[in-house]
Amino acid sequence: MAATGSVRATSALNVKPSQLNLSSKLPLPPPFSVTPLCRRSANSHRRTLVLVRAGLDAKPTVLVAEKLGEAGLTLLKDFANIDCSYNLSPEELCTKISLCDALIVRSGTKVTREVFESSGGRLKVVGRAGVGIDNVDLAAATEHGCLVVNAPTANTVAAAEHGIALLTAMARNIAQADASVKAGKWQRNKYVGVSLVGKTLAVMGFGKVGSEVARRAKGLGMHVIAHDPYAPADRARAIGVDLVGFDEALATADFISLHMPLTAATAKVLNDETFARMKKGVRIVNVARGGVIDEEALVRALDAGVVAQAALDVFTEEPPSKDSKLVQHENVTVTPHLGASTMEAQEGVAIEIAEAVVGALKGELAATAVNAPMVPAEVLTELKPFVVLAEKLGRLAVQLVGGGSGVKTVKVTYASARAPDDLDTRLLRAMITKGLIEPISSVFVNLVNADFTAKQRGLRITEERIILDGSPESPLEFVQVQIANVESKFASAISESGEIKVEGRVKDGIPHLTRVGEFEVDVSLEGSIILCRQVDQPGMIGRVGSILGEENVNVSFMSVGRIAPRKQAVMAIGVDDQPSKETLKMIGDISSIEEFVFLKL
Ligand SMILES: NC(=O)c1ccc[n+]([C@@H]2O[C@H](COP(=O)([O-])OP(=O)(O)OC[C@H]3O[C@@H](n4cnc5c(N)ncnc54)[C@H](O)[C@@H]3O)[C@@H](O)[C@H]2O)c1
Ligand SMILES: O=C(O)[C@H](O)COP(=O)(O)O
Repeated sequence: MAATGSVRATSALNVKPSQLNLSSKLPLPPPFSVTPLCRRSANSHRRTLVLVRAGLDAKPTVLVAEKLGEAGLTLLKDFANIDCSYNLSPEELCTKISLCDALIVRSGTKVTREVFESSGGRLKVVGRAGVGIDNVDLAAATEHGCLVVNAPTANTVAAAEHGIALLTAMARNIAQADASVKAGKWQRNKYVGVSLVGKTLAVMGFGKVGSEVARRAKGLGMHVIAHDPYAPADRARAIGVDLVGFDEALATADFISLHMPLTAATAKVLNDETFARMKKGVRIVNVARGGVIDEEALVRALDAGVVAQAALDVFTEEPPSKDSKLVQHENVTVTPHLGASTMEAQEGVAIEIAEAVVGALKGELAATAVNAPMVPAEVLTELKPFVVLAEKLGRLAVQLVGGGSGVKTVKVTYASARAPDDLDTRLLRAMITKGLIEPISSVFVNLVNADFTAKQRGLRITEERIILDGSPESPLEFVQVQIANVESKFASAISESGEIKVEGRVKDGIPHLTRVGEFEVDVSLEGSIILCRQVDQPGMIGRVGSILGEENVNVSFMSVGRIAPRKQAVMAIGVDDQPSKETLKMIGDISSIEEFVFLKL
């Protein structure tokens, strides 16, 4: 990062292992550089963080674009010049940003690519005073060398309390009755509510907010169940909550409260088909993200009386249009994304984000960094295909988990001819962790926060080396990921010793999946994968291939691993496109296919 004009390097800070929040189980190599905030020291091999800002004495400038609690502003003022400018238009934000080293926002400001482009390279940190960073263009931030940090924990209780507030207000028609009395009416019969005690509440997503909602609902005398394929059963047991499957949660709940992140898997998870499987008269609360509900389907379900009431804090588009049928529906209670808006939460969030932004401006590595810092180019070049392999193995393994026991213990095995101290596995471990956590959470995992995040989620990752003979040209021969004490959606992925096991290698620079359970396969990890277990017999590849071909799904790779001829075999099929539900059903309906699973990479 070259110093230009008045911007120059002013201080160099060594990164200490303690700042990385990385496990002390592995020997830590020397500190690494983080491109957005740092550069390599010119005169040594030690990698250092370098704070770049205007002049030795000049304070950096922080633009606070949305209201931030006083305690956070005080912390910032000690270190930086603060410009609190709220309600900026996109153009005004782009104009101001070229004069700022850091920007702090909540969910109301869109930090677009144009913002990063307009900053002329001066913007070093974006602080999101809250959890969701869907309003920040992360790819653009990373491309522009700008670190993004968030405040993931300080508003948990506020969001949970808002969920309970909506639940109780909905059950007793508080908002509707209030409006009616203020309109001069006295409609006591119209606003008879329903009781909560003894009713079943299904908490969908048993993470930070979901578990706090569950705890509070228990106090209201509700029978609380939760669906979260990745939550530890003992955490649920500890507060008297049964973890159940998705179907059971839908079918048995009188109330459903949504607390999962918005991911590819949860987008529109409540839709026409899932509403049809709910108890007639179910009531729904959403303080997570609007996109987890198909809003048009919800209007249909409300009109049909399938859903009796809904209470919503979040919407697919915010603010929703004034004539939104959903917002205007008489059985719907709405709030304008107020989940995090308590005095206490906003003070907490303000302190959390101010500390993260100041730390980042000082060149410290933040545990809540959400975009990936770079590792030294020479390490990255060699490890790059293995980094991709590691993340994809993590993603595959976690998607194979079924049942409700939660992922707690993961063993990673690296087979290498390199001497142990000649192979830094931190990046690989971080990428496996990223692959394991990101598909099931709203958390962003990178080299900085991987071990911290795993620990916080009760995920224990152990590493083991197999030292191979032979040429140490390539850093690794294979990587194996095993998840213990879980069931699998695909029973053949369970190894003889009872863990979900996937193994991969890099071939000609391309990561390949080479083992699933005890079955050897060979499929390149590009696109997505269908795994089928079948009885080994002629014609199977052709039958599956032609179903995919007829549905215009391009097959990139196909491989069959079998224990013995004509016995059970596992077929791994790499596909470029996502097959439709109907296509997958056709594959599942082939009589000799005993089980199959579609995995997104
Ligand atoms: N309305 C607000 O103001 C407000 C405030 C805070 C958080 N939120 C939102 O609430 C949600 C939860 O936040 P959190 O801090 O508890 O996150 P978290 O990561 O702690 O918890 C999310 C949980 O969802 C689970 N999950 C993932 N995929 C799932 C699936 N398909 N089905 C069921 N569970 C699944 C994960 O295992 C995890 O336990 C996020 O969407 C967040 O953006 C909203
Ligand atoms: O993601 C979050 O933290 C919540 O949705 C709160 O968003 P807010 O900071 O805009 O209230």
